[in-house]
Amino acid sequence: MTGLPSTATTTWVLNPTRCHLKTIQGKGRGVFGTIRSQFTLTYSSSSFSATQTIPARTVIETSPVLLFSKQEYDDHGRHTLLDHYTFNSRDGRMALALGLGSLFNHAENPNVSFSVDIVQERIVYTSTRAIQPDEELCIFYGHQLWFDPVDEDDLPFTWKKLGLDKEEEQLDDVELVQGWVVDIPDPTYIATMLKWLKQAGLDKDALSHLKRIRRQAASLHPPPRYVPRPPTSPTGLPIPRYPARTPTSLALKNTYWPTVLCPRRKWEPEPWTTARVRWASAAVHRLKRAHTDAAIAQNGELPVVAHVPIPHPDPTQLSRPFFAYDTRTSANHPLRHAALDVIRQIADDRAAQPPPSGDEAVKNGVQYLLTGLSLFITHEPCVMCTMALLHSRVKEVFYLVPMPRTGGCGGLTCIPSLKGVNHRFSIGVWKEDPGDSDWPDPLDPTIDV
Ligand SMILES: C[S@@+](CC[C@H](N)C(=O)[O-])C[C@H]1O[C@@H](n2cnc3c(N)ncnc32)[C@H](O)[C@@H]1O
Repeated sequence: MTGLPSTATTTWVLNPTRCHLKTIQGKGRGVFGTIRSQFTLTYSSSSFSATQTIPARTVIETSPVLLFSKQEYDDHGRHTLLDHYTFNSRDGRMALALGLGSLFNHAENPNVSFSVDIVQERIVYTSTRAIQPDEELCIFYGHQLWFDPVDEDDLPFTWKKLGLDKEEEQLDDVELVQGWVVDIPDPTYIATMLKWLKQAGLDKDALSHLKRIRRQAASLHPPPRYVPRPPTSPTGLPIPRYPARTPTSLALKNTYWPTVLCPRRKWEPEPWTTARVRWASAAVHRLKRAHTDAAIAQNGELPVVAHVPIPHPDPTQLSRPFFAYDTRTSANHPLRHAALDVIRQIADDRAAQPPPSGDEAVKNGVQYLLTGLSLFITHEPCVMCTMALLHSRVKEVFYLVPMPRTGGCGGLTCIPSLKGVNHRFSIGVWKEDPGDSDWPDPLDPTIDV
């Protein structure tokens, strides 16, 4: 295997206006309007110019299109993901935009208009007003949307940024781990080698962002006659720890080992629909009611309540909703925190169900306690509970009252954003309505909740 090339230059320009792509919570990828001057990336440095405003009536993008006949589209395309990406043309054909054209999201008040030019087989996108740097560029899809958009600003909670947004766009930022590689001089050994890796359990998820094979440049002087040679012994090699989030980062990572481009992180929140917002709001309503009951009963307990509702949109993952209260006083046990109590209840319930069967179940992690579930809790869980939630593979945690001095979900620290943790979950902080009389009281800030 070869080492790093000493010099190399790659230029990445998405389109002449130098728009770029970003992942937006709730929408997937979207196009953003930063105009950058063309930047040159070398393995040792990269340079960017200041961002600029895009003036009104600027042609932002011209995307070539693939045209599908109506018949072709009705019979095939309509039944696939393409249905979310195609434009109607006046003659009844469907146009699939290549380039950035398929990635503009929808807005009621768009800052970009488009026109489908069937003769030239292209779509031209033009700014309708001046667009500020880093503003999202959106078009209007029409009045009959097939999705149910909820703007991030309209969500009843705020996502905590996990602080993992470093895009590794400089060589020094690329995180590496030690991998093992073998040279396979004779390609007929490749299939056997891959099979063996699987059988030996070495084809791990942690490596799923890396291609298994890196081809060597062909030798200028092939051996005069074919001599089959077995693979060499493994040697250590630094390889990227994470997938590439941007094309720039991909170019850098590929110099270590062929890596995949994966703009969306697995643990990032999925798009939210109004139905899901209703489901979460109902869970918070139940949580607040349970908290009011707990506060009235008191009995010397901390009025902290945790609630795991039947999940949305897949209700089959849990037999019933769960509630747990802080019981450290009555149980005379310092670890009886509400979050730990609810984890234990669900563990008991899941243990009583028939065990998952087959490799698939194990692979998907269904044996973990809170896999696929969402926790709603009145106060931000402490570091210990957050760690337990992480080990339980919880999907997301929403809390009402932050605990800045003891919380593990962004207060004192943010456990799911630490390097090296083997699971991450999303964290939402519920927005307080000033007139809300059911809102839980703050607690002594030094208490571990
Ligand atoms: C043409 S694609 C746009 C690019 C897409 N975001 C992606 O990552 O591939 C259309 C899809 O984007 C999402 N989308 C577009 N506009 C949205 C909005 N305002 N709110 C939520 N989702 C949106 C919907 O899932 C829709 O099916």
